[in-house]
Amino acid sequence: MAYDLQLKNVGKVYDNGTPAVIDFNLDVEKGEFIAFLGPSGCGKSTTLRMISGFETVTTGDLLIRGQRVNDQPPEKRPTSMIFQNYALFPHMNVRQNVRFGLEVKGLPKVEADRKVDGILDKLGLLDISEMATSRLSGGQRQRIALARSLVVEPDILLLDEPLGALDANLRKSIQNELKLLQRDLGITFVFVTHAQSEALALSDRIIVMNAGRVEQISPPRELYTRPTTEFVARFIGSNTIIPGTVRTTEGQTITLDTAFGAISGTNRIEVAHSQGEKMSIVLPAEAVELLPAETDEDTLRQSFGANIIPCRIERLQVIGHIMQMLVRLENGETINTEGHVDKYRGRLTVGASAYVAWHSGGATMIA
Ligand SMILES: Nc1ncnc2c1ncn2[C@@H]1O[C@H](COP(=O)(O)OP(=O)(O)OP(=O)(O)O)[C@@H](O)[C@H]1O
Repeated sequence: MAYDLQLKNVGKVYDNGTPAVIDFNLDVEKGEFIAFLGPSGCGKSTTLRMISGFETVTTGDLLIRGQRVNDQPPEKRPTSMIFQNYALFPHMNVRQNVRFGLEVKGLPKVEADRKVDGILDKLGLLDISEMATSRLSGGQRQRIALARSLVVEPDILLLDEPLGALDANLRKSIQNELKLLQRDLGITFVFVTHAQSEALALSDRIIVMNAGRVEQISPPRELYTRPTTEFVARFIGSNTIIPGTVRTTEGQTITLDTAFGAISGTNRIEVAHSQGEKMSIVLPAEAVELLPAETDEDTLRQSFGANIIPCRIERLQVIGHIMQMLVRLENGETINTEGHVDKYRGRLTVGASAYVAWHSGGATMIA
């Protein structure tokens, strides 16, 4: 398999001794949309800057299309970078800003004009091509930054929080544009963000980082429903984590002894676990069902086995077609659950007793 981008045991220690990135491994296929997601200071930007060449690699190897590029300066790499503040030249108009990279490369005028016109057209900027960038809106400036990065026809586009400066509505519409553009161009995008909704909406795969290390690499849905570490379970989505010790293992299903009795979930990683070992069950909000206290207990057990916990309904909130529900368990802990409004409307009352229940397959075990 030929990869567009590979990081092999890549590490970065800054001169002041800060270990910003530790043993980072990743293979990216051509045309993938990859997001680095994590809290402030986890090493996302440092990793992106190492890929672009603006930061040196301390250990490991960085390969673009199979070529080791550790020692190549940014302008020699087939990458383009968009910064959060766009870094446009205020004294140049839109066309001059977009043209700049081609002039640096010494492209003949006719060819440069053709490429600039092509990308301005693609991004809907032809009408404002003679305007000064300082007079334009955030969304327009963002599009110019995009045009300037794409006009040099990079193999990989690197985007460092490119939508961070935009308001929520504009952000949403530019997200859609970005995704369509990426599909259309078929080039690899590597995107840095600390907004999980953005990463979940845009990416083919998300790399969750924590304190310089990779926590999990997964497609959005899998990350959401199958977190593999406690950090990811707390960082992504809305999960309840119930600790316990292993009672039995049957194939991929593990049953734990917990404060709520023997409850079970699915072990995603093929690692054997022995009786008595400490593990936790992660319950994504969407995997937990809420059932009125009147529900027949035999029916409940047939459907959910032992994965049933009595609770009291504390809050019901309808958002669009989703009912979000908050319940309190007997030990005082709360669980978030959600489901389609048609399933729940009229069946539940705030303050009433109920059960939360789940199928083992919807819950994930973490060690
Ligand atoms: N030039 C530098 N010199 C020394 N330490 C640095 C430098 N740049 C970043 N760091 C440190 O490296 C670590 C990772 O920083 P980095 O900017 O890559 O994180 P990040 O995940 O992109 O954070 P943010 O979302 O806030 O930009 C942090 O501890 C940061 O303080």
